[in-house]
Amino acid sequence: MVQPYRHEPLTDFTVEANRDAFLVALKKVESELGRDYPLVIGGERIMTEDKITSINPANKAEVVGRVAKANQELAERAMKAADEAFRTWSRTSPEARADILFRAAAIVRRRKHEFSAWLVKEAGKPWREADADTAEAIDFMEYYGRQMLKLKDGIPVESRPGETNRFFYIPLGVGVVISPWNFPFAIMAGTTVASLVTGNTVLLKPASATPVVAYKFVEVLEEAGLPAGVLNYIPGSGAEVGDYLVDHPRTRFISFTGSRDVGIRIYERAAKVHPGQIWLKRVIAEMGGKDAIVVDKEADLELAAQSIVASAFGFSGQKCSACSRAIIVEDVYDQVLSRVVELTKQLNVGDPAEQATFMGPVIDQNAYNKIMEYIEIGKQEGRLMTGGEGDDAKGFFIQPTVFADVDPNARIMQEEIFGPVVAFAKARDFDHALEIANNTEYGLTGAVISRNRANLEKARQEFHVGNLYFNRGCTGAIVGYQPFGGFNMSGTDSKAGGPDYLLLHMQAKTVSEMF
Ligand SMILES: NC(=O)c1ccc[n+]([C@@H]2O[C@H](COP(=O)([O-])OP(=O)(O)OC[C@H]3O[C@@H](n4cnc5c(N)ncnc54)[C@H](O)[C@@H]3O)[C@@H](O)[C@H]2O)c1
Ligand SMILES: N[C@@H](CCC=O)C(=O)O
Repeated sequence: MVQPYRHEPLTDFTVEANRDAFLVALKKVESELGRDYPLVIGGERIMTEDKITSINPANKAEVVGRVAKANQELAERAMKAADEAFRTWSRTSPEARADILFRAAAIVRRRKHEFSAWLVKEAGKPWREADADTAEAIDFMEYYGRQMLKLKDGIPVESRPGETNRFFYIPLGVGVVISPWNFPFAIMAGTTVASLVTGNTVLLKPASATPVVAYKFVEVLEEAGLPAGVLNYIPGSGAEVGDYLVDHPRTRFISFTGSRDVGIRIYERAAKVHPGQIWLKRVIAEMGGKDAIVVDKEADLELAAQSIVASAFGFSGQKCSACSRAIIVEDVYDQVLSRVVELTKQLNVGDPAEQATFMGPVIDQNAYNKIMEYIEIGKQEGRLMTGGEGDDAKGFFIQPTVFADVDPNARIMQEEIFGPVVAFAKARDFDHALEIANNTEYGLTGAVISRNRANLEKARQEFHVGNLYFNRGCTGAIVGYQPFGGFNMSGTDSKAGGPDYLLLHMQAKTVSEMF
């Protein structure tokens, strides 16, 4: 009997034994840096001449690993393997499929710090962020396994005398899973296992900045009993391999998490029916955000400042849920702003391998350049209160940056920066604050800090975001507790880690029999 779902607890690093265990894991991972990793197609390991080099963003001279790189020919081979494996995998019982997820979760739980240590090295995640990423990966496996067991018999429908009607769900086919680097374990694993447990086969194209942790996860699923060909690991260029697979007539669905522009591109391309294609492709897209914390005049202002700082600068602001806009009612604006600046100046920025580090680097040179450009734009659009400096000599470090007095229509209030930058805007009153909060094309997360019940209720109705939080920050959704996903240009309104997510990976069949 499967135990009820509970989310994986986060590690308490104030406990010495936990700190020691994490240091041991970091040492182990350090001793394994710089290795080569193959593609996995139909269970076969394939090494290519051309490789993706994964580096440590905190120390760009440190190579985390070199990963084989798929081209269109290899992507085609992977598609054939996945298509072939679908015949048997789609008929494998949901219980057997769910068991593989439960076994994989147990394997990861036993090697939890090791996985987190890979995230420290490959994504530049500080300990707590890496630990949360690994915990979320475990949660996705545990949660989706249980959800599949709930859905496996379909849903009862009515029947008339002499007639039996059944309504149940069957898999779709081959899914292309395209994942981002910012939750290189949790989102990569979550989108992959949701596709697999529902009976689909998968071509996994992880982000090029973080392919090693994805390879490690493929190994875990193999160890847990996933048959060859069901999951094919094919890192490669988005433009080359990504477009090829999105266009492919045998692709049945695409599960994408990443930026708005790539999401739109995939959505448009997937709509085109190619010769030999006998279905309309489904697209699940989780895209960007321009998330806001609104602070009311009747509010716990210390909570407001702490929430803004944690949500804006956790993992260097590289979360789709990150607070990049702080919208403060004018009565308390100066107070909240000055406390946020004070707290921001106290943040410890440095090597994420050090336990004391709150904020590490940003992911790569492109991200660094883009964020520094936005900081220059911010200097024209607002008042620089703290931060604004970067240093990419060794790794890609940017100081946490606060801009004040920014117009709601300014670029830094509208465009996703995806870095440690938060812009403050002053609102006349709570209604005006909500108006500003809704004034972007995104709709992912938001938070309201208020003691005013009527205003909270108004926000419940009017603040148009997929994940709305009251009296807390706007990051850190937990699988099965706060299903995650946004509106408008934040995606296709799907909710990862929610009770209806698996349905997006299946189609419903009705069978009616007369007796
Ligand atoms: N809504 C969510 O749940 C969520 C979660 C995490 C990240 N994000 C968003 O992801 C972005 C950051 O991640 P990123 O920089 O990896 O995003 P990205 O769009 O640059 O890349 C995402 C993935 O798409 C691939 N890709 C690029 N071009 C492609 C193409 N033409 N065809 C197919 N695949 C292609 C990349 O290689 C990568 O694997 C941010 O915008 C963030 O808000 C959203
Ligand atoms: N689910 C994560 C964000 C994922 C996107 O980057 C959160 O809730 O903070």
